[in-house]
Amino acid sequence: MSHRTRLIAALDTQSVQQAELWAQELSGTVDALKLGLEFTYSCGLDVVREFSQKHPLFLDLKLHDIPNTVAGGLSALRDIKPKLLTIHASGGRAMIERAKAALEEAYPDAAQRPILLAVTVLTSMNETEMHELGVSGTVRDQVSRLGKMAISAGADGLVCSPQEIDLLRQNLGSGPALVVPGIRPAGAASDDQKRIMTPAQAAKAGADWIVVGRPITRSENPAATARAIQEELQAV
Ligand SMILES: O=C(O)c1cc(=O)[nH]c(=O)n1[C@@H]1O[C@H](COP(=O)(O)O)[C@@H](O)[C@H]1O
Repeated sequence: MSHRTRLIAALDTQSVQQAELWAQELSGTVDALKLGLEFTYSCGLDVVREFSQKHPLFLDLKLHDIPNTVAGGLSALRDIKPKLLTIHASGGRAMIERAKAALEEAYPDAAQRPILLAVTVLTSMNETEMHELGVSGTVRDQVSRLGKMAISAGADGLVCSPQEIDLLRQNLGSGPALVVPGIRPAGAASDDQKRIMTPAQAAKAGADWIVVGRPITRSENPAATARAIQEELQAV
C-alpha cells in the first residue's frame, strides 16, 4: 500500500509581499499553502481569491457559529475555490450538516468542491486546558468523539494532532482526510504547540497532509527546510 503524506506550508503573516515571496520560494516543494485568520483579516478576501488562482490553497478560517451563519459564510466563498476549508467540530452536528449542504450548493461540481475539514481539539491544548473547558476524560477521547460526530455529520476530514492519528484511523478507517498540524522537525522549538510529533512520525501514523508553519517560515532558508521535510516524509 502506498500512502504519500503531503506537505502544507502555513503562511501566517499580515503581508501580501511576504506571503507571495514564501509562495514563490516554496512552489514545487510543498503540496499546498495555507492562509488563515491573520492573512485574511489583514489582506482581505480579494487577495485570498487572487492567491487561490495561482496556488493550491488551504483556507483555514475555522468557522464556529450558529448553523445559518456558518452556511452563509461558506456560501460567500463560492468564487474562491480553496482545496481545503476548516470549521470547528465543536460547533456541533447541525452546524456541520449545514456547512456541508452550503458547500454542495455553492460548488455543484464535486471536483471543484473544497474538502470540508472539522477541527477537533486544537494542537495547542493539553488535557488540563481541555478540562478547564468542562470536557472530562483524555484529549484522545474527545478527539475521537468529535471526529466520529463530525464525519457522520458530513465533514470530509478532520484536523487533529499527530498523537490522535492512530486512534482516528482505528475508529474511522482510511476514508476521512486527516490533516495534521502540531508538526515539529526534531530539535525545532515547539512554540505554542503542545501535542506534537516529527514529520516522519506523523507520516508513519498515517497523516494525509501535515501542516508546518514557523519551522519553515522562520527558518533561514524556507525552501531548504521544506525540502528537508519532504525528504523526511518520502523516506518513511
Ligand atoms: O486548523 C489548523 O490548521 C490548525 C489546527 C490546530 O489544531 N492547530 C494548528 O496549529 N493549526 C494551524 O496550523 C498552523 C501551525 O503552525 P506552526 O505551529 O507555526 O507550525 C497554524 O497556522 C495554525 O493555525
